[in-house]
Amino acid sequence: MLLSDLSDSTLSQALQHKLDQKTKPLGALGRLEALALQLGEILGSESPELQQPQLVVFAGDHGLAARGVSAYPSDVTWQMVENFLAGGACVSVLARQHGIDLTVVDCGVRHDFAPRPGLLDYKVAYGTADALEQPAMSAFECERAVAQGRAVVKSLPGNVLLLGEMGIGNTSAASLLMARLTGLEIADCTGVGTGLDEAGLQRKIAVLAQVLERHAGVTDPLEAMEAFGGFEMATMLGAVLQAAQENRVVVVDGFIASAVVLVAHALQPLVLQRCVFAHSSGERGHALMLHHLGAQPLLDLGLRLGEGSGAALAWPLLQSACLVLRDMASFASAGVSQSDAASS
Ligand SMILES: Cc1cc2ncn([C@H]3O[C@H](COP(=O)(O)O)[C@@H](O)[C@H]3O)c2cc1C
Ligand SMILES: O=C(O)c1cccnc1
Repeated sequence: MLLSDLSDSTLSQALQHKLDQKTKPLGALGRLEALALQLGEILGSESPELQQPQLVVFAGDHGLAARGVSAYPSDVTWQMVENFLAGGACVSVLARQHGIDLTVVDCGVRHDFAPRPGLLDYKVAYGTADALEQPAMSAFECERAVAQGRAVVKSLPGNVLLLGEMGIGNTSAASLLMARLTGLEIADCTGVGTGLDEAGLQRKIAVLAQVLERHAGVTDPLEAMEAFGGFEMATMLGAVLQAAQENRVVVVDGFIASAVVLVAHALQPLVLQRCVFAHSSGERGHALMLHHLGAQPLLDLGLRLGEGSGAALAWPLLQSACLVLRDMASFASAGVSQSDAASS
């Protein structure tokens, strides 16, 4: 389905006019004004209201993790899923702080979880294949993950989707997708992830360069997802496409979520209009990826966690942007004099 172009509409002009009439010097709220304008465009209203925000953590394991590309073992993926559900992970704490609903989706974790509230079972397989030997997933598996991501969003209420992920090895998958879809050097797309030392980083880059060579002919965005991605990333891709189609606000977290948006953008460029980039991650490659997308992140806190933690931290800014549009007085309503330039 084609997405509509949200820019240059009568609504955009009305939103800009409304912002300009608020009791403040023109443009004085800086990036918050651009955010307010974008939220109004996405939600189709001069007074946009954010409803029932949903933070979804997509989880999956990676065959490539066995090649030593992460500082942590794959078992951490399922252990952290338990931690999310028990309420002790960073994103659990932040979601609770802000009254954001948290859902964990098992897209392909190498573990069997006991069913419980807050956990959705959309497992495609017990982890992806080793991308150095074969595509990480088959076309059929990728298609299934994307369809399931769409189903996840359809099953959740609200008009805001905050993206989170958990999957040991997934900074590697994100770097591979970035290198292939942007044409940048793999060394410029690769960081330390969970905390490799310098020697570890060089080994990671060498492995990733081999993986790129193994799949040298792959250029199509979906085929790149099959070759290099993870089940949590393909499922997130479906969720992003569905949320964009429904004109939900998509709050993009760090390096991995941005790599998924890079794929979504390659498939449907107008997806970007529905995306708010929460922060610039400390992971090497992220700033470059955001630049490639022309995205302006809200925060720059040196975060390199993932889970949706940056998205949750940016959430109050979205709330403030909507409140400014809705509740701030205008020059006329408050009886405040406008600048000479504006009134002449
Ligand atoms: C305890 C712990 C909690 C995490 N929460 C998110 N990640 C993050 O680290 C992983 C990616 O880094 P790499 O590619 O180096 O494995 C992902 O699971 C990501 O969400 C975590 C990692 C760890 C160790
Ligand atoms: O930016 C991220 O999302 C990130 C960085 C390092 C490790 N995990 C996630």
